[in-house]
Amino acid sequence: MKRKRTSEPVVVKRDTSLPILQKSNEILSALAANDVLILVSDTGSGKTTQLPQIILDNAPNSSILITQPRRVAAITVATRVAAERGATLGDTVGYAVRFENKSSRTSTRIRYVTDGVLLRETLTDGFSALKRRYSHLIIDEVHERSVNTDIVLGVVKEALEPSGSPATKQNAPTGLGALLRSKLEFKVVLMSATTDAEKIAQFFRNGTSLNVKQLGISGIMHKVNTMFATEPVADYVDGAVEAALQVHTGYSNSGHILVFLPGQEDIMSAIGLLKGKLRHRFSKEQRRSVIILPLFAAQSPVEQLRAISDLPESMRATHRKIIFSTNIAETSVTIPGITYVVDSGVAKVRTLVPQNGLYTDVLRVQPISQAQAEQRKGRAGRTGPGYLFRLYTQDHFNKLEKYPIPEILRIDATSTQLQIIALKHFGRRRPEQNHLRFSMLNKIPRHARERALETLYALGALDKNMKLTETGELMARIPASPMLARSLLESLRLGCIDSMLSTAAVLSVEGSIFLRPSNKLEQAKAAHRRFLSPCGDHLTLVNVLHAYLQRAPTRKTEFCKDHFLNHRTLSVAEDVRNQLSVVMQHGDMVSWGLTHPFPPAVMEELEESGMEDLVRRCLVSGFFRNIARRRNEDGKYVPIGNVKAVGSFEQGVDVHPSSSFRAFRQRKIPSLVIYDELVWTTKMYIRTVCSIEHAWVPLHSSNYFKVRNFGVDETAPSAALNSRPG
Ligand SMILES: Nc1ncnc2c1ncn2[C@@H]1O[C@H](COP(=O)(O)OP(=O)(O)OP(=O)(O)O)[C@@H](O)[C@H]1O
Repeated sequence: MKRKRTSEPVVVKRDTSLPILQKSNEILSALAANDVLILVSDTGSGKTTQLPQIILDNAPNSSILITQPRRVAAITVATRVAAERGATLGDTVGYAVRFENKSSRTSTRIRYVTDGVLLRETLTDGFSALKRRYSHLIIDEVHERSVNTDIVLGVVKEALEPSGSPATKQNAPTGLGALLRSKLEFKVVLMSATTDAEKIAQFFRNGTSLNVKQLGISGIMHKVNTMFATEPVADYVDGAVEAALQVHTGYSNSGHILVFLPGQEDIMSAIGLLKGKLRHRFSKEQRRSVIILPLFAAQSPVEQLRAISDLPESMRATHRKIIFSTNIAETSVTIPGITYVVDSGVAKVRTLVPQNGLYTDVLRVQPISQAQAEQRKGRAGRTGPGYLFRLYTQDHFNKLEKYPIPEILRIDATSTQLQIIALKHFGRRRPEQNHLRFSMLNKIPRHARERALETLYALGALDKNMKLTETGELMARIPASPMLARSLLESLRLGCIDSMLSTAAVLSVEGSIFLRPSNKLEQAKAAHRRFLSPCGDHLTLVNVLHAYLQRAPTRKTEFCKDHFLNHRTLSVAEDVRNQLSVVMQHGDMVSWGLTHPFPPAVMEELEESGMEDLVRRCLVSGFFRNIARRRNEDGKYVPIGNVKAVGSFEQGVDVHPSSSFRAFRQRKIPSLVIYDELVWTTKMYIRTVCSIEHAWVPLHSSNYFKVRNFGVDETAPSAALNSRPG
């Protein structure tokens, strides 16, 4: 990479031998003759970086939008493509990820975005606006089947249909007509190295007159030698560290090592373990040449880029990076100089599971699919030959699922269902159509769909005909879960938007705000005590964020250090807060608050309430499903807001050990609480918990405790609520 002058863009040479560039003409012809192109070619062959450039070089007026499954990929790939074109990032080549937009409406021709950004822009501007703005939409890594991608595929399919009901064979344009339409219209490309192209092609062909073409391009730039474990590895963290160490000692010093592990905790323990082993075996001098770096989603962008970027030229021959990463480095990204990949064969996956009568959203470590294993392999051999060490046997690999289970089949569907209904509502393309009907590669499973509709109705987002209400329209525009969105709206009528924005921000960040180092545990606990709120965790976290926000930017790091707080998580919370604040200031939101007042008697009561009470009332309005009542006999909590659980949830749950309630010397044990999530560790806990008052529940969750018409026993939740502990 050559830098001309500091003010000028970085320029790198485009590798003209990449297989995708070799097949430019074939790709351009396929694009010209079709509406949808499904492009499958090997990892590292140039799909992500070259295809948009091929299109732009061929037709300079093109405007291309490309989705990436993760922000780190969108940023690094846009940076690379800008450098290949000698452009300033944000000018002809740009990107947009949550909280950051480095692209220009007028000059950007190649714009990389996360699939979440595309979905939000579709929701706010409508797909027809996107169609006017772009000539090409490219959905990359389509095999990942994130919910966002699946919704986008559904939107694209509906939007590409010319008008009215889906075309049949009889009314479909044929011959020249079809070709002309294809030539004039917006093009869609779906890409991956490892996808079920036939299934996607069928999806687009079914009930439409779209011209869909599958194109496979083979060509591997560099060979990757693959080695399997001869027998199963007992502990994947130990196994991964041992493999990294063996590569470091047994293979030449050139080439970095990338190790895939499922989650942040595993990564941090692997790093501790490896450092200990290196200390044991190597001198201080030798250890200096090894740079060990973590890479996971909850890091700041700067930390992530540190792991991904190349070492300075002066260090390349002498230093080796060992990167421990979750699957965020599994697709799209090129980490320069990676020669060795160690694959643990597992990933953390969010799944909604029925447990003891409750649907619980849990993060579980699960075997990856063959497609993911191939993607991990593809991270080596990008800039030279590579080696892959699989910590599982060949037989195990053969038995893995071919593709990952689509996210839509695994997770709670409340957000997805609201987005789909809102897309149909805002689109209003076909008013005669059933607004719940939406083409998707896989349907939302029935149990998840019913649960989602029931919750959305109870939140006031849908009316009895399952049509979007005014409240639902606004909720869909707030970039947060429907539960948080509803709580934010409630704060507009209760006059506590500032504190609720902070609550929403602390609930939205991944990873803990409190640091509890084992060697300074008592000191850390004492420092955290000053933020405690007697109302519980939500308000304790808000106290921390408010104290952080009051510090001058130059004092924030020191403040976090002194109080054992996670600076990274707090700075992300500040970003989230700012972004939500902009959305909530919109005139429609403010006027919703003004036009939905409480009756005068309630207003009088509210005037007496402090800020902490108001925030907890807002939480009731969004998170009523997460209400739990203390059982007198054993002090455990029974989740009563989850109607399916009533009567069947026998064991009760405890408040998570990290809760601020545990920090009070004289333990205050509230009889009714609201929690953010149910988690399974050694047993089931409710985490992030605050106390609430019985009287608030019917007032702020009126629909829910009177839910009708969903096959739900309407008396159950109210009965459970009213049977207070004696
Ligand atoms: N940041 C970078 N530094 C060095 N080389 C790079 C960089 N980004 C891309 N390349 C080169 O360009 C090649 C093509 O990368 P690209 O991401 O376009 O491939 P791809 O087909 O999309 O791969 P995948 O399917 O794995 O996402 C890489 O194999 C590598 O040789």
